[in-house]
Amino acid sequence: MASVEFTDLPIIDFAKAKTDRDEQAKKIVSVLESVGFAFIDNVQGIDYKGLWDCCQWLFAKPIDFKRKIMRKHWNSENSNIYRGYFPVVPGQPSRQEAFEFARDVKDDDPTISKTNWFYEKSIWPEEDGALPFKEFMQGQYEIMHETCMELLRLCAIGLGIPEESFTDLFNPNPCSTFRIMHYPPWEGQPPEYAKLEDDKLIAIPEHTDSDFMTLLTAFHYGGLEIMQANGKWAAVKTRPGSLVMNIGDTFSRMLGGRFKATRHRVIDIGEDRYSVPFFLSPKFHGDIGVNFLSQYTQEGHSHVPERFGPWVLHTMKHKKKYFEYTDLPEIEN
Ligand SMILES: O=C(O)CCC(=O)C(=O)O
Ligand SMILES: [Fe+2]
Repeated sequence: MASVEFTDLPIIDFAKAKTDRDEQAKKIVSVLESVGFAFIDNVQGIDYKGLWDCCQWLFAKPIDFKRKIMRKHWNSENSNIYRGYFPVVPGQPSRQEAFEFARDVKDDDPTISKTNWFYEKSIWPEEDGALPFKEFMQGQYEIMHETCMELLRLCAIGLGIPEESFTDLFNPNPCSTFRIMHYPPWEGQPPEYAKLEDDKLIAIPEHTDSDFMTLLTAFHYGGLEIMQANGKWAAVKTRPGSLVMNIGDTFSRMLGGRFKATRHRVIDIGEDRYSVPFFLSPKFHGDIGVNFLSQYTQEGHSHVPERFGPWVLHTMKHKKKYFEYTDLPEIEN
């Protein structure tokens, strides 16, 4: 069996960013131009133990409990098509169950069409008093969101453009998703489609994220692998108490590929694995058009405005063809 290479990700330190913003700003730009992945240390307010407890609580519940919050794709009695729970799906190489929610928008927000399911109200599991699941997770969402805003301010400083150049894209109604995940190990004789090189098994096939920026809590688990510039996979070393940050296609494309949306995958670790990604996504009408920087630098090709919502929907349904999203309805405005 070939041995896998391990990689230490570069570290962006929020404690240092308070005193030496320029240094961390330069670092984040150089990281995103090369590896595309970093650890984020010393983020105030992230409660890793609380996130862990939420994973344990929800995923230990029986399937009948989870059915009540399943997306309509899997439970036709429910009306939620985008938010909620999805089960492990037999026949798929992606082996995970997950629960997803978002920040709810105001019912009477005139800028949001009632048929725009990106903004559907989140559905929540019934609580049993063991922990304040909804309240806690909503609080952590806001901390993840604010952490991303700070990272984007550092990116802007490092790129030499006004500090808030990116943050307006997420104000006031981001389409971000907060997800908690459980990867049960493959059992018995795994199917051929789950097999990788060196006797490894897939938990999530290789992909780039479609969003703007991802903040992952991976606890003490290995299993995450990233594609290096030399075309080889490297296993990301674990760093409990730190977030793993990477960027998605949306951000990379806006900057003409200058920032890298790095391919990654998750390997079955032979035991239950839990992780908690926060997928930062712009507001539906946010302008994510290419040549974004030319608005500030007056260099290169001119900026071509494009709305996030229609672009990402097309990408998910027709380009990446995520099986769980293929039946999502088109959105008219
Ligand atoms: O669980 C992980 O380590 C990574 C998950 C991931 O890449 C994703 O959900 O897009
Ligand atoms: Fe990913």
